[in-house]
Amino acid sequence: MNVLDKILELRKLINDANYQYHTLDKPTMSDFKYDQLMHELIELETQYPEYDDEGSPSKKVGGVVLDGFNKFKHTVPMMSLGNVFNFDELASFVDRIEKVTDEATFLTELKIDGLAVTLIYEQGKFKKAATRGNGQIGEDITLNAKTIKSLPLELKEPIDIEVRGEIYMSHQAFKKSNEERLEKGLELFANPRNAAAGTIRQLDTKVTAKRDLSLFTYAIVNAPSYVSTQKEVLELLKKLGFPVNPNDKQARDIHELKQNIEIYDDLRKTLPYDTDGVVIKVNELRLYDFIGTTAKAPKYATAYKFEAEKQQTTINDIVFQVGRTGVITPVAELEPVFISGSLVSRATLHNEDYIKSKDIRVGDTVWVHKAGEIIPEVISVDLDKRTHQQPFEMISLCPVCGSLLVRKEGEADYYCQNPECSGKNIFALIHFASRVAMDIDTLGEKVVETLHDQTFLQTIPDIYKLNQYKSSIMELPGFGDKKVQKILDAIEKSKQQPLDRLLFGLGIKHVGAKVAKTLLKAYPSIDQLKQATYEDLIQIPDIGPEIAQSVENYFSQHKQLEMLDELKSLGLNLTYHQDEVKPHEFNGKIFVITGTLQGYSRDQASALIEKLGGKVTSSVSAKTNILLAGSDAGSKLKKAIELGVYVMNEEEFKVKTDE
Ligand SMILES: NC(=O)c1ccc[n+]([C@@H]2O[C@H](COP(=O)([O-])OP(=O)(O)OC[C@H]3O[C@@H](n4cnc5c(N)ncnc54)[C@H](O)[C@@H]3O)[C@@H](O)[C@H]2O)c1
Ligand SMILES: [Zn+2]
Repeated sequence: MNVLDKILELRKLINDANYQYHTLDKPTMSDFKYDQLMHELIELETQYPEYDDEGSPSKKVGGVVLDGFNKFKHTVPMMSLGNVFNFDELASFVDRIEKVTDEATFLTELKIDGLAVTLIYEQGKFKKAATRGNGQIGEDITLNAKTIKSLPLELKEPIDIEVRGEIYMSHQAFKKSNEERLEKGLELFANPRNAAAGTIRQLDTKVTAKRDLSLFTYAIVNAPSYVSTQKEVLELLKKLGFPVNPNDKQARDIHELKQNIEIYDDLRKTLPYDTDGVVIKVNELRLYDFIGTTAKAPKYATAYKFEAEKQQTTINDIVFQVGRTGVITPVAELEPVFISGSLVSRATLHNEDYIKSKDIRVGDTVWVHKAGEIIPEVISVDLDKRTHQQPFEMISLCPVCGSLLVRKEGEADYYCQNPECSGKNIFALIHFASRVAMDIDTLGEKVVETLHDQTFLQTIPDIYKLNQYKSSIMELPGFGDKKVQKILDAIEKSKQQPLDRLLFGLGIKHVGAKVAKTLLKAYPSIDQLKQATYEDLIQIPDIGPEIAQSVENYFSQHKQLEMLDELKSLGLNLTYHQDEVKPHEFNGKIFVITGTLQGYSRDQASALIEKLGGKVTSSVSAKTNILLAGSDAGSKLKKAIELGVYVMNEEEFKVKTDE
């Protein structure tokens, strides 16, 4: 590729990433990767000035203005910051300043990972807030900003002032909003920064208010003349009643800067909010005009970006997961290691090309980090520690269903194309965990989906191995400590469910809740049932040829027998205790029926309920136990919900009356 093509390609990659990050609040690459691309671009543009271009993303602030918000023209442009990634680059920054002046000292502040805001006050009263946008024009977010509790609506002094700061979301608020999104089936925010950006640019102010954003301020536009340093800027902000991060430090030279950065790198791991670096600013404001700015960023300040924490460990095994689209993802099983505060025991290897390009092998010692600070990823192999590990070989058959894998033209991924493959199919897992089967109520559809997508959950036995990945799961957005513990407790409890529920949960064709019981009355353990032949089964009253055939088929498959053995060794109950026949759960319950049922007339449904010992009444009251609701249910449903009466749908009714 020639240089111009390379430059054009980098510009396109960066522009696309900007759009995903700034406009959609949904980044598609890590910040680290983005910064690398940007550095590469700037390097090439400096080396080949003939290809330099005013429109290059290296010359512009990355944001845009969303429709739905009023545009706000900044009085003084809101700029970006240059960045450095190591002490050498930091030393060059300091050198450049010392070339123009020998009077500069520095102030360091934590770089809060949120989004920039400008705040305008008149006579000490809050008037307007706006985002940075493209630096010249931002979005007017005044109403949403008012919902931020730490934003002062009235200052301690009645002055006219414009200040700048960062709106961010604390870890706690982030977990809470993602938990809510998970429950509502909404896509999760990737990280607190994107959650903050998505929240402040919400058209519905009520939603913004609920999500609990926070603020730190760090600059005054055209500071009054009696303020002469950045340190004094922060002090004035505090005095006026603005929230200011307390961790600023002074530094006289590169040595003190390094010391400060090392302190921050430890400190940041203990903070209840995300930081992505340290901002280093010349402390003396009078030097700013003199040192100057570029088109995009001031030259008197820069950001030292923290490296994502990485650790060494070994790869015990490489396993393969089937995604919902059939995509095959290789995953490294790791010797557990602590990274950024949690124990990591598996990490994605993406695909065959990724593994081969880094020559990753089972048994290797590798470096692991958390991409985007969330998802563990193997970054490189420590070749000095390699002994005689065998080169990696991609599998050719689906690890779940055994069908031939296909690599599509021009793609790095392999796919299982078997439409019946249970690896793709999370319905089997959802059914197994559902109320009518094993009743693991905290393992609902959305949770199963997320755990499957994150490769923790593939087969039924995986449910009972989730506790091994507890700390990794707790790191997932939306999975707080308490929530994960609840899920694991419910899973543990389900091991004691009666065997008929488990048999029904396996999803064997034609084996509903009632058939499961009938089968187990004749063969009261899995060990006995799996020995039964077609001829044996067909002898059981109520078991027809279709059921008998399906059951025999199921238990003749090696894979299923292995799975059942695994469930046994994981401690599940595989014996049926028939004497525990309890009265039907409808016994003594007061029902109301509403809406249109598909499979029953009202009379049929009432008769069934009464046969099982329940009673049917006509209006919903506090005494009602269960509302059986068909489609188009109206006021009775509303009342039942208000009174907290249990609402049963037709599907559950069918299963329960089938028992
Ligand atoms: N992952 C992606 O796809 C992707 C895409 C675009 C941008 N990005 C990220 O955004 C960065 C570029 O965005 P940028 O131009 O806003 O630069 P930046 O976020 O690196 O730095 C500038 C910003 O820092 C913030 N800041 C926080 N604390 C501060 C403090 N104490 N003092 C001063 N400023 C402070 C301000 O909001 C300021 O606008 C990239 O380096 C990358 O990390 C990522
Ligand atoms: Zn398959």
